[in-house]
Amino acid sequence: MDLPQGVPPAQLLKVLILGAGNFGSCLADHLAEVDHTVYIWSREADVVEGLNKTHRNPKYLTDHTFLQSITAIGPEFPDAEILNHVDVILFAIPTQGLRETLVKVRAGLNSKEQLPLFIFVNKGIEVETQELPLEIIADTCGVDVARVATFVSGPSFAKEIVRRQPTTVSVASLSPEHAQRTSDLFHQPWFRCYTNPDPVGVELAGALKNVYAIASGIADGMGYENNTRADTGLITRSLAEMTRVGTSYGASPLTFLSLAGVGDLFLTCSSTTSRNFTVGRRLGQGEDLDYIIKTLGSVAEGVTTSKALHIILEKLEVKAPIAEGVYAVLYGGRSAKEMAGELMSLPPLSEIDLPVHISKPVRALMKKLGIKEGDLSPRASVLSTIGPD
Ligand SMILES: NC(=O)C1=CN([C@@H]2O[C@H](COP(=O)(O)OP(=O)(O)OC[C@H]3O[C@@H](n4cnc5c(N)ncnc54)[C@H](O)[C@@H]3O)[C@@H](O)[C@H]2O)C=CC1
Ligand SMILES: O=C(CO)COP(=O)(O)O
Repeated sequence: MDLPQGVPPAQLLKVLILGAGNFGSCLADHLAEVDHTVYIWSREADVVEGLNKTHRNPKYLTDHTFLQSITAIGPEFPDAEILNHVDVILFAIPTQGLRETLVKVRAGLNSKEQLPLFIFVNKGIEVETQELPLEIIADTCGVDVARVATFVSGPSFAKEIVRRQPTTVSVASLSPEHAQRTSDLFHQPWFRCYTNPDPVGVELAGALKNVYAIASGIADGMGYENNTRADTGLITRSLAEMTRVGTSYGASPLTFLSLAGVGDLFLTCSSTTSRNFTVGRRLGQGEDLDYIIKTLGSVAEGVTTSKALHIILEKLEVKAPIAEGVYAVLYGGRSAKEMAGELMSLPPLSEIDLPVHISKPVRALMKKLGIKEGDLSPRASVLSTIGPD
């Protein structure tokens, strides 16, 4: 197969990637291909050694030979010299480790100078606080940093990007200028970027689709076929649930029809390449969760996000029976068969059921981040003026 050629960027940048798992390593190769200077940090000494000496990652994307220009650093956390040397810091570690990493980055950065561009590719919600990455960034680095942070999300398996399979993603930020800078950094003939002004929606979509991929995997593992799972019933109702949660956060419903929304939902709910789908599939086949996690070898964010989402749903008073079914199987001792029986026994419901108000916790979040209602989407703004508080 002829691989598409890289297009030289207008500006060559120095990029530090934090996390050398599947996605961090893949993006290192993607950026090094067009001559950006790429440093990648791993807390795993064997990964650092492998990338530097043999240009192979011994734990993730093990079949791929990485570009020799990539410099791996670690296992010690990058020092102030490197943190202040780079133009971009790309966070490619699971969401549960994001807060501690941001604290270390902030401590090492020289606050008097212009901060590097912060880019996030993780797809999850912090369990302890039920916060989205945007809020974690505001907590650890301040609202000004959160307002210019950018989030790359969408249907994008690392395994396929390194083989330059055509891929398309959403790039979201409250700052259009920073979204554009991030898009300029990544955009290539095999990796198209679309900017999006709704980071809350994009983050929620990316996090929630992982929970629904577990549901879809469970259905597949139980032997259910097409009507039930992929392309049809379960995925469509998952999209309705995601949109319901998202709009009660003030996100645009259109974001759930974007690459980060339905695009990633379809991808992750219909492929055994997905770790979240695989977790569900193995649960549906009767395996034990602890054993699945121990043997997966890589993160499945939906497992932890399910916990956070369970608490969020209660706080928002939003109904999401599929997500609650996944939570019950993961943490409530419910079998996959019981979950399926309960979902199919629900009374008939209206199909279009978006909420007509922004919930109180979301108003508090928007206030904290300095987001005005009209910033998010026209619909959210209109609804907030007519909906009950
Ligand atoms: N693999 C993929 O195709 C894609 C992954 N993502 C997202 O990117 C994020 C990272 O995923 P992967 O790279 O696939 O995961 P992975 O499991 O392959 O690698 C995770 C990396 O993060 C490191 N890590 C874990 N906890 C850490 C902590 N507390 N502090 C520092 N480092 C830590 C691990 O040592 C490892 O290097 C996840 O949120 C995932 O949902 C997004 C799009 C595609
Ligand atoms: O988010 C992904 C692709 O877009 C990767 O999905 P998994 O984390 O389920 O493997």
